[in-house]
Amino acid sequence: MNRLRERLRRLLVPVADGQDVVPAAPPVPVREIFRRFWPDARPYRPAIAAGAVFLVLVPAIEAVEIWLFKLVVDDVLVPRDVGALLPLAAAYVGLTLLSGLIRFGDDYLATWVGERFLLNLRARLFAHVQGLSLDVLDRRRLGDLLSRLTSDVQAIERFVLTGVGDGISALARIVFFSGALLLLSWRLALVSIVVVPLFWLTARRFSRLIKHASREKRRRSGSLTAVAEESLANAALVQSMGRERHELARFRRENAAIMEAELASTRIRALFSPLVDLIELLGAMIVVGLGVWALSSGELTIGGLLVFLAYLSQMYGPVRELSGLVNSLYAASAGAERVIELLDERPAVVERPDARPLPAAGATVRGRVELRDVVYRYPGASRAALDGCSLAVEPGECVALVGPSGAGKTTATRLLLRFADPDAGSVLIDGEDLRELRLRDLRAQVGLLAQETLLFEGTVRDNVAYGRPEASAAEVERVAAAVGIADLLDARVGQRGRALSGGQRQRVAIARAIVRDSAVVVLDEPTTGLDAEAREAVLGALDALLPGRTTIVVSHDPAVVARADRVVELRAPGDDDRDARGADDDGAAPAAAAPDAARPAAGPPDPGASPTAARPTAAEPVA
Ligand SMILES: Nc1ncnc2c1ncn2[C@@H]1O[C@H](COP(=O)(O)OP(=O)(O)OP(=O)(O)O)[C@@H](O)[C@H]1O
Repeated sequence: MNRLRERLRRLLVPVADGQDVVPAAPPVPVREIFRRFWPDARPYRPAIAAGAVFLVLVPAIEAVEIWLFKLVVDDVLVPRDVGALLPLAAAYVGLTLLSGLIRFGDDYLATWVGERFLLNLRARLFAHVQGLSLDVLDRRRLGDLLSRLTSDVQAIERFVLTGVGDGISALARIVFFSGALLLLSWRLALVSIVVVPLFWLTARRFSRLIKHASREKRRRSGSLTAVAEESLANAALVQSMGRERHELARFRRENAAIMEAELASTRIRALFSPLVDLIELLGAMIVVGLGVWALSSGELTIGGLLVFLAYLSQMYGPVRELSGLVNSLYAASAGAERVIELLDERPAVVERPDARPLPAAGATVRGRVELRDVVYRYPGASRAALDGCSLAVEPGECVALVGPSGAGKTTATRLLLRFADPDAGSVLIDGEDLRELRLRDLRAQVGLLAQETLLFEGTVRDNVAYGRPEASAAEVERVAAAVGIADLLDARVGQRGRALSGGQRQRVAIARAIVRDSAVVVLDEPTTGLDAEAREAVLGALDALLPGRTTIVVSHDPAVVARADRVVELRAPGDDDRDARGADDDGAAPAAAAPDAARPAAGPPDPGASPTAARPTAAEPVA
């Protein structure tokens, strides 16, 4: 017996292979799922109410249509009276047209509401994901996020709207058809309803299995998109290393797990269906048996008995549907759980409700930035990336940040944009703690050129204007000319800018930063990985960017460092004799450039062009 049970379990429960690309989301009770997402459907209450009326009208018409059949048998066929057929036929035609119209209305309304619900919920989720801190996004698999944004959200629509609609429709059918059954013969009706609890009991036994298989399916589709996204995004690496077969095997493994879960669901359904069929048959047999008695005692006419059976089969359908609905609700809840898990993820950086604008009313941004005794440890990391780091950069000054790999240079640049908050100490701009300021304002004033050049598919022109869409075409062209990409403006950059060379990409990013015209720019290794010619072009572009703004540039390139007013060396935390503090004009710093001397002579964009930024020019660095 135990072996049989074990075999059955193995058939119906998809096995996990222990290799989790994406872990399962924590389970959430059904009531909680409704509580979380019903507010998204609330704006459509009038349409939902209208849809519910349609849903109730359709079975009402069906009940009348079946009743008409009784009249056809008893008033037309049995007495052989063709004359009575005409009004019945007219009623049939009228009802068919009416129900067609109502069905269309119901269908259209359901799609209208469902799609709007989906659109808003997806947008809400997308906005939430956008607001998550970078380290949270870095920890998640991109493909899995995409799967949650698309198919898992769809499961919630099925749960909250389609599921409720199906429930209303099934309930209305049960009410109308059992009403008609009671009207025809209440004694027979009561007997036939006795089997209904059997449907429920069977469904309850199956629902846990269905839920498990659905969870596995949803989780694995997240893994599948994650693996596909990762492999395709790194296609060059995969091809150059000849790892196509390995990647294909990873892709197949996730796909096979989905297939397993799908097959398990099919086996569950295959077992569930015949069981409920048997119960239905049992009910019908009881009625036919007792129908003989009802006919002979005159309780029912032959037409009455026929439509009784018709109503009965129409009523068992919705009862089955309702019990099946519980199962599909459980299946849909597996998607909802994954969306809820994502929605519950809190960004580490949150704007305070009383955040202040930058610049304050009537003031201008000077662009003095400071890290004051900053300690920062990445979530989950064993040691701090920055430990007591201090650094002040005066308005208009250009500081080169150097130091060994892992010293925390990139981390410092991330803190300056408030991608994360320090665990201790503070980061300031013009003496204001970044945590006190409105995020949008702060990021309007601090531009970033990340180590990896980030571009959107589109033309170079689109990418240059990305940070300030209202920039005029003339301005974009002027800046493009200054960084030497004027002839590229209408070229498409391709996926992630891959249609451009590394140097071109970097110059597009520099042009974008100039157009954005922030008071402070942070550059992370702007010339890394470029050949001599591309490097020269990027250095020329930098000469157009630096003047007139506070610049912090992470670089080991002597030519870049030479453009700085001051060189600051950052040392890895935990190095005892080498203090973690950034030491100004550190003697050990390589290639410390004489302030002023290396400042570019290239004409800066007019600082007065920015309504908010009034900064000292490069010619007058502030000590
Ligand atoms: N997302 C992250 N999660 C956990 N630890 C991280 C993360 N990013 C960086 N670190 C760790 O923080 C430390 C500082 O890294 P950071 O990238 O700031 O160094 P860096 O000075 O810019 O190095 P490089 O010159 O090699 O780019 C390193 O020990 C690194 O392993």
